Amino acid sequence: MIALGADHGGYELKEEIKKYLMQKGYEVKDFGTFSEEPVDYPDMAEKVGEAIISGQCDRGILCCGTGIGISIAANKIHGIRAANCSDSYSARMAKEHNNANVLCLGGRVVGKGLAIMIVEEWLNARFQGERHQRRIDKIAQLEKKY
Ligand SMILES: O=C[C@H](O)[C@H](O)[C@H](O)COP(=O)(O)O
Repeated sequence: MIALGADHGGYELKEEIKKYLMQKGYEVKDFGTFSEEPVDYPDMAEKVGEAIISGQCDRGILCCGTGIGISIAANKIHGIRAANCSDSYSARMAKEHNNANVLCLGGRVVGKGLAIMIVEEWLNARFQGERHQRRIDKIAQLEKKY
C-alpha cells in the first residue's frame, strides 16, 4: 500500500500520481490534501509518516511546492527516509542506496511526465543492502542519539 500526501502546492501533482498508480494496479491510500486550499505540509508529512511507521502502508509519496518542506518534515519521523527527487537517477539511487521509504516531489518544480518517470524509477528499484545497510544503520543511530 502506497501512502500519498500533499499540500496545496503539490495537490495537482499528487492527483496525477494517484491516477497513474491506480491505473497501474497499485493500492494507494490518500491522506490529502483534497483541494488547492492552503494547508500546512507538516500535517500531511506526519500522516504519511505515521502510516508507514505503523505498518499500515509500506511506502509513501509526498508532494509540496518544491518537495523540500515536506521532505524535511517527513525526515523528522524516526524510521522515515524521505528523498526529494527531481530526476530519475536520484530516484533510483534513493532506493538502491538509501532505501528511501518516502519519495518527495515538487509540484512547482517537475511536470507530470517527469514526475511519473521519477515515481516509476523509485518503485522499480531495489535496495542493494551490504555497505548501504551499514550506513542506514548509522542513520538510525543518529535518530537514537539526537
Ligand atoms: O517547502 C515548502 C513547499 O514548497 C510549500 O508548498 C510552499 O512553501 C507553500 O507556499 P505558499 O504557501 O506560498 O503556497
